[in-house]
Amino acid sequence: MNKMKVSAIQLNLAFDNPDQNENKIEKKIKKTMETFQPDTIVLPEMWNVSFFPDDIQKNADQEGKRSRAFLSRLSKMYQVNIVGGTVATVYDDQYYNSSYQFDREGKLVHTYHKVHLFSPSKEQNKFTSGHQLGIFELDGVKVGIATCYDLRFVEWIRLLALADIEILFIPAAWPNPRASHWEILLQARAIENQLFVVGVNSVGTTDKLTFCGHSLIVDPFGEKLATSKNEEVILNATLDLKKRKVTKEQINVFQDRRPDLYKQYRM
Ligand SMILES: O=C(O)CCC(=O)C(=O)O
Repeated sequence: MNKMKVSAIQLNLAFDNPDQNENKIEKKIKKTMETFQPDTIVLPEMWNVSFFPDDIQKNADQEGKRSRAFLSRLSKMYQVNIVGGTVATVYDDQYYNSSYQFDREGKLVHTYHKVHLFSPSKEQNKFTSGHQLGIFELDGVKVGIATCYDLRFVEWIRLLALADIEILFIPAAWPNPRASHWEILLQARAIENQLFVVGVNSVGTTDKLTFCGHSLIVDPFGEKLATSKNEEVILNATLDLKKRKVTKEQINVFQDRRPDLYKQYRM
C-alpha cells in the first residue's frame, strides 16, 4: 500500500452514556464512508463514557465485549479498518483504558491498554496500567498506538519508532488549557521519529474538564495534513507513505543515532 486514507473523528461525547455515544459514532462512520471512503477510521479516548465518571463501575465495558462487538460490526459492514479509540473496560475487577483495533473483515487485530495513567486526574486510582507496546498491522502497513498522556513519554514513543512503525495513532481526551502542548507534542513526535502521527481528541465538557479538540494529522516532516478547532468534526487526510523514505533521505536520524553512548546513561 502506498497511500492510506484516514478519517479521524473528533467528538463531543455524552458523559457516562455509551448508548448515545455509540449512536453518534455509527452516524459519523456512515457519513465519512459515504463521502471520503477512508481506509482507516480513528476514534478518540474513552468514547463509551468520556473521561471519566467517578463511578466507573457503572458503565465500564465487561472485558470490552460490547465495544468490540460494536466496532467489529461496523468495520465488517463498511469493510474499513477501525482504530477504535479507547473505552473504559473491566477485566477481573480491574479497570483499564483499553483500545481495540479491527481490520476490514471485522477481525480484532490488536488490543492496547493505556500505559501512562494521568495522575493530575487521579486516573491511576481507578485504572490499572497496561504494560505492552501497541504495534499492529493494517492493510500490511506496520502502525502503532499510544493513548493521550502516553504522548508525553518520549521514551515510550521512541520504542514504537524503533520498531519501524509508519503511522502512530494517538486517541486522546486532552483538556484545556494545554492545547498548545497537545499540538506541539504531536508535531514533535512526528518530526523526531519521522513518521505519520494521527492525534484524535474530544471536544465538550464534563463536570471537571473541557477537552480542547485540535485533532491533528501530521506527516513525517512535521507538516500538518489536517487540522481542526474545538468543534465536532471529521478530519480527513491521505497519507502518502513514501514521505517517510523521502524524509529519511534528507535527514536520517535513525542512521545517525548513537545507541552505544545512550546505553551508558540509561536510567
Ligand atoms: O498530558 C496532558 O496534558 C493530558 C493527558 C490526559 O488528559 C490523559 O491522559 O487523559
